[in-house]
Amino acid sequence: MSVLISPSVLAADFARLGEEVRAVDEAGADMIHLDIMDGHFVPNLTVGPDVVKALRPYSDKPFDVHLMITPNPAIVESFAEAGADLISVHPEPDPHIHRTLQAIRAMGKKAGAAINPGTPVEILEPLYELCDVILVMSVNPGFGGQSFMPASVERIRHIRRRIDELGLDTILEVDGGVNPETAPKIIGAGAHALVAGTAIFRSKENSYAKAVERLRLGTAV
Ligand SMILES: O=C(CO)[C@@H](O)[C@H](O)COP(=O)(O)O
Ligand SMILES: [Fe+2]
Repeated sequence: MSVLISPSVLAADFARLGEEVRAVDEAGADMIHLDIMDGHFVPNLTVGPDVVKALRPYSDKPFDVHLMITPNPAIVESFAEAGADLISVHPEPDPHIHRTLQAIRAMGKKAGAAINPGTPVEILEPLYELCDVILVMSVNPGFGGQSFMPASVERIRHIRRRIDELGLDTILEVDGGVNPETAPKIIGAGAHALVAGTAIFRSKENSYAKAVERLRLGTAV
C-alpha cells in the first residue's frame, strides 16, 4: 500500500490559506489535514467549520479533519456539513466516544480515533471496529513544529499488529514531528498515512512537491 501524505495547514501561511491548500493539492498531497483546536482540550485555538467550508473549493482531495475539542455533537456535525471527509476525534475528553464515532459514520464520513502520546493504546480495544482511521499523535497536540516522540514507534507497531489481527483495513495515520528522518521509522512500524506540517510548508528546499514525495518514499535526506 502506498503511503498517504496529509499536509497539516497549521504550518501554512494563514493569510493565504486557500492558495496554500491549492498548492499542496497540486504538489501531490493525498489529503488535506485541518487541525481544529478549542482552547480547552488543547492549549491553542485555530479555526471552525466556516473556515473549513471556505477552503473546500480549493481542493478536491479528502479533508482530513482532526478535532482537538471537548466533544459536542452539534459541532462534529457542523464539520461534516462544512465538507470534512475524515473526522478524527479524541477519546480522552469524550465520555461517549462510541456514540461520536457511530454518528460520524452515520453522516457518511470516515470516523477516526486520535490518541495522545500519554494515552494507553488499550483505549482503542473497544473502538477498532468503529474506526476507519486511527490517528496516533506522536507529539502532545496543540502546536506544530514539535519533535517526534520516539516511544511512538512501539505504539504504532502495537496498533498495526492489532489492526492486522482483527482483519481490518483501518488507515493507520501518524501526526506530529513527521519529517524525512522520522518517516522511515514510522512507515517501518506499519503506518501508511503521514500528517506533516512543518516538513512540508516550511521545508528548506522550497518545493511542496519535493517535500511530499520525500515523505512518501520515506527517504532520509
Ligand atoms: O495535530 C497537530 C498538532 O496538534 C498536528 O497536525 C500538527 O500540525 C503537526 O505539525 P508538525 O509536527 O508536522 O509541524
Ligand atoms: Fe493534527
